Amino acid sequence: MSTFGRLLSSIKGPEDIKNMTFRQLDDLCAEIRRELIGTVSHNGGHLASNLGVVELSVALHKVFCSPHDQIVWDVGHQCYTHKLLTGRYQEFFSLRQENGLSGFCRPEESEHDSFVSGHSSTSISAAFGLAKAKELMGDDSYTIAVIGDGALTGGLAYEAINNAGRSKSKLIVILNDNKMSISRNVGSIARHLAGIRSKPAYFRLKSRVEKAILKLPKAGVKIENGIIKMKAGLKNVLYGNTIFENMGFAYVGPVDGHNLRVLCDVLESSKEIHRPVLLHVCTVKGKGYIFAEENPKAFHGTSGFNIGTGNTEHADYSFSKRFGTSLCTMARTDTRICAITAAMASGVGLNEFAHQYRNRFFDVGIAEQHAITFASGLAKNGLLPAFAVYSTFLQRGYDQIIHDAALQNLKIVLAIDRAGLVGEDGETHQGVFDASFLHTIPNITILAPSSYDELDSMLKDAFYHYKGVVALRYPRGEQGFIPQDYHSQKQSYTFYGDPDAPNLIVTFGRLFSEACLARDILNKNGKAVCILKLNVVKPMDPSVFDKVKNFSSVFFYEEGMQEGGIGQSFGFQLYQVGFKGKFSLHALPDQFIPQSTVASALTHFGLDAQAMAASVLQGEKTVE
Ligand SMILES: Cc1ncc(C[n+]2csc(CCOP(=O)(O)OP(=O)(O)O)c2C)c(N)n1
Ligand SMILES: CC(=O)[C@@H](O)[C@H](O)COP(=O)(O)O
Ligand SMILES: [Mg+2]
Repeated sequence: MSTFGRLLSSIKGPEDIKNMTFRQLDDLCAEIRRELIGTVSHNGGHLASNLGVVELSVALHKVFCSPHDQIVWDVGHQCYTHKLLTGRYQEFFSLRQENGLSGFCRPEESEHDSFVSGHSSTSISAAFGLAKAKELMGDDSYTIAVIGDGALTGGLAYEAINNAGRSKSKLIVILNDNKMSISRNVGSIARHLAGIRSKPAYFRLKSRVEKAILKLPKAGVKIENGIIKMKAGLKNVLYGNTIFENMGFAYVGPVDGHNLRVLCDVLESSKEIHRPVLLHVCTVKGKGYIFAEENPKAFHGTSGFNIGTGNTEHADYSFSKRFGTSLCTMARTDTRICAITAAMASGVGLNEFAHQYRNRFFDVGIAEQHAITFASGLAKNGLLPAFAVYSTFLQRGYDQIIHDAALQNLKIVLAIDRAGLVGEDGETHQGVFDASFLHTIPNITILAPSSYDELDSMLKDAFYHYKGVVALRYPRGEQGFIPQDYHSQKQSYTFYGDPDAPNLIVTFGRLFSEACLARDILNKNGKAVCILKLNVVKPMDPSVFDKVKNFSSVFFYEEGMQEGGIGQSFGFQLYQVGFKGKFSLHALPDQFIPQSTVASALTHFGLDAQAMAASVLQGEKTVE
């Protein structure tokens, strides 16, 4: 009988691997990889990043004592092995599903998840804060941040290194260098890391050096007064100084991140350095699954796939792709048009643009703040930049939008992808705040296409019709249901349906499709309804209110936060013009929205067609 899987299923917590032999741990890593591939092939998830850190995760839990020693995973998309080792094997089948395990670190899920994660480059700041707090409370445990080379392109990481570098904290930063962000990693830091990895002298001496180092006690790290004497001397010959040493960290590495014995030795050694350490670990993204190793970009975040063929199940077309195509078309005739991404070229549909217009394409790394100020600079000197960004990551650049772009009334286009609910990534990734946080800023126009055709025409308007910052927001995935007799118009709003009906559904973006489906349901029930679709969400065209005033019941639906959202503002303005009917607002409540399919969340929060139809049928209480 096969015993494969026995080791993993026997693990109730990290203490269960402490006494395993390296041979057993090697077997455990194989079992973990099989589990990762099996589960992600069903549920989707961040496969390649997780396959790359199996040995690192095992080594960390062998050497350190979580949760006392705290591990902070940057982004957290690579924490699946950590979950399997910290008592969550039995629930792992529910990964990323409604009410299931999160695909990121969630302190409420486990005491071993020391800090919430999802957005990039936070780990060193968080870990330094955790470490300082423990120090002040007389707790001498370790704090470990695990950060990828992609996440290291985010400015927050350097703010943290700058701050921590002069401390004596028991902070160990593990740099997981796989040369990849989602796409190939970019920028000077990627080049610096490549330099460290690839100095010819290093390769020539590599095996000799490793042997020499391993022969010495504690993996060759000879420590005097907290300084790694021998290693520093040796390394200086080989590489010169690293940026990390220049910023006050002890640098250890680079080491093979798939060699458990070396990893455990080096981690043990790092414990004895009484100041912040940066341990540079080299891994292969996708390690152990041929399709992911060959195409780590496709398996960074994947939908379900066939294990045997590596074929994924996802829709071929999306708003993102349409945006990319449309931008390419416009860039052909207007050489001022440029595209910016913060390390999300594939996700936002810019691969083709990058290919066709290399000089006008900028992947700035995971640096949303910089992207916006950089775009503002381009705009100031006459170019037409579009920054394509997920709604959730745009949150990073709030002040830059206000201070660097809007205040100067600069024409930058914010192509806001994943606006609205995103599904399985859950709380950290929902795009439910942008409409609320943008519509209070002067000099901004917010456009909300509901179809691919509208995206095309609004993108054109964004560049050539409106002044100042233009935010064009569209959802994750495909266009929804658009009735054949609906024709996009260039006005700031469109009425569709029976203009004499007493009931009016008002909405924008993706929910227009739900409203059209609701109208069909209502018509079948003999109830007439009209729909008002807002094309320009901000500034609101004042002429709309005199028209809306004539309906007796107005139902506003918004796939975003109710508090401070578009609907609240709309309702207020409607009452200002003397509306006497009923106004009811349906939007997301004041809570973080958990993971589930988008369809399920729309149903849960009363934003789908059935809920809309039911509300109209039942009538609603007036919201004062
Ligand atoms: C602020 C922010 N911007 C963008 C992302 C999207 N994102 C998630 S993982 C990732 C790449 C991270 O690369 P790296 O840290 O090297 O991890 P790897 O997947 O290579 O292990 C990006 C761009 C994010 N999570 N947060
Ligand atoms: C971890 C992360 O932030 C990204 O990988 C994100 O999960 C991508 O989401 P999409 O699947 O919507 O592109
Ligand atoms: Mg990486």
